[in-house]
Amino acid sequence: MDCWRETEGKLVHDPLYIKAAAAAAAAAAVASVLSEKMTAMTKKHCISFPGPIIVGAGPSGLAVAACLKEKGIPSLIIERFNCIASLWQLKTYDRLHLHLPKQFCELPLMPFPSSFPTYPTKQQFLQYLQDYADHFCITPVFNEAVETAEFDTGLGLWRVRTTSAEYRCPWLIVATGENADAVMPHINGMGQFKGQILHTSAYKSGDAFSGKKVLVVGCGNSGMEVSLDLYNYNARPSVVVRDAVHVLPREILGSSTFGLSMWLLKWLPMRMVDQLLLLASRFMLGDTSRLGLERPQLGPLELKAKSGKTPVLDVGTLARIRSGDIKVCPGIKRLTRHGADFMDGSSEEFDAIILATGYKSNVPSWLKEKDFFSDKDGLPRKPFPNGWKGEKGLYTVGFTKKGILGASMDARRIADDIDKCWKSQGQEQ
Ligand SMILES: Cc1cc2nc3c(=O)[nH]c(=O)nc-3n(C[C@H](O)[C@H](O)[C@H](O)COP(=O)(O)OP(=O)(O)OC[C@H]3O[C@@H](n4cnc5c(N)ncnc54)[C@H](O)[C@@H]3O)c2cc1C
Ligand SMILES: NC(=O)C1=CN([C@@H]2O[C@H](COP(=O)(O)OP(=O)(O)OC[C@H]3O[C@@H](n4cnc5c(N)ncnc54)[C@H](OP(=O)(O)O)[C@@H]3O)[C@@H](O)[C@H]2O)C=CC1
Ligand SMILES: O=C(O)C(=O)Cc1c[nH]c2ccccc12
Repeated sequence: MDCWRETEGKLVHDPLYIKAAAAAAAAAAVASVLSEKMTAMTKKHCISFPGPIIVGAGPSGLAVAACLKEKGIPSLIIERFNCIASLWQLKTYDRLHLHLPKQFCELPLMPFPSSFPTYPTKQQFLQYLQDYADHFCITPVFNEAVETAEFDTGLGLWRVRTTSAEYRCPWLIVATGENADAVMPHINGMGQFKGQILHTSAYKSGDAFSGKKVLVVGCGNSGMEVSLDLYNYNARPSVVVRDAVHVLPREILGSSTFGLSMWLLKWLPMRMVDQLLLLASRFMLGDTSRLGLERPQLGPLELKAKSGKTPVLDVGTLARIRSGDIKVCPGIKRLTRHGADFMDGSSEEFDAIILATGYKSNVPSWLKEKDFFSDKDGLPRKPFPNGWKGEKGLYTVGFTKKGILGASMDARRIADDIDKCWKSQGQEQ
């Protein structure tokens, strides 16, 4: 890339030129990638990119691209679907809101509009992400899934193969998320059940289930909220609770439970904050074990930190469980033609089953570098805050088990780190 070499030369002589020159080079590089991509549509061929390649155009990928852009470093996002934030656009239900207050879900360098409510709707969050991408002129390559990525020691570059091309770049940033693929459990008798079975990632609203008996498998935030949605659409929902779960009020004394926890953690140890959360929950929600929702041994924040299991922030489901409008069922022994047999020996008929069984990372299926990510869960082996940087220019954003807030922290760190290398390379020439 001649235009690129020319820019690098200028960096050495005129540091003030860095941002403008790099931005121009970025535009040229992206234009070149796009034109080369047109050819790649007919024949898979090699495309060199001088900056980092980011896999995934979710909030994490956008955040890191913006932080790099601010430093004048061009990056290229490759996204398997045809839109940004595919998880939010394509795989979430209609009534979804952020369940943490907006200040904890902001991406770096651009706050939410002040007109947004504390808990923005899915549509508002998506609008913010689109405005964010527009503001930083982020234009991902869409409809290309990364199939393999490996470091070529001979070239000293990453080789990223997608469904239609091979890219080469000095840095690779994994931003495919903790929720890349739906977890579809195997349940005995699944093939026999005659009704519809769908995962929450394909559920939009309870409209289609009005009047029907629906079994929701799983009691994380998705299962609990989908159960409430079904009830609101006049369906008759039951939720499977096979293990212990923490349900917390979304707000305590007018403050968000999450915000309050973050504030208390500045002064008190995590276990003490957990005790306070449990005390407040007991006062506000009562003894959840009487409703079939036993609490885990570890407190909610400690459990989240150790296992990644997010506490349920109650948005009204518990009241419906208490009133008997949403039924709690034990673990499933097997599915039958028209319903389910449960672990306690009871049986019940259902018209449909919704699997609220969560998500998993897909990194082990495409990243050939095996040291950094665990094959078991597809998450970085090193826990937060050390999981963002691997070897040979490999980075990860959004695998902190800390939602969008964690992704924003990663994004800033990665951009700072690449910037050091970028500047030193520019000065070497
Ligand atoms: C229903 C739901 C609600 C949530 N609510 C909140 C909340 O309120 N607050 C919060 O902080 N967190 C929340 N989370 C956590 C969630 O992880 C973040 O909101 C956020 O979406 C994470 O962003 P990400 O970019 O890391 O991952 P994602 O949003 O999953 O984006 C990853 C992108 O990578 C793409 N991709 C995956 N594999 C490939 C591949 N091989 N090649 C190319 N592209 C690929 C995907 O298509 C996707 O667009 C929620 C999660 C869910 C499921
Ligand atoms: N409004 C918001 O902001 C929302 C945020 N989210 C977030 O999205 C992420 C994913 O949430 P979610 O989709 O709820 O997934 P989770 O992984 O949080 O929960 C999955 C649930 O499914 C259960 N489960 C898994 N397999 C089985 C099985 N074979 N039989 C019975 N139960 C099973 C798990 O039980 P067990 O614990 O026993 O394994 C668990 O209760 C979370 O981080 C969550 O906080 C989700 C919805 C709304
Ligand atoms: O919604 C999610 O899944 C999140 O990861 C956000 C989040 C991070 N830490 C938490 C602790 C309690 C509740 C939600 C979260």
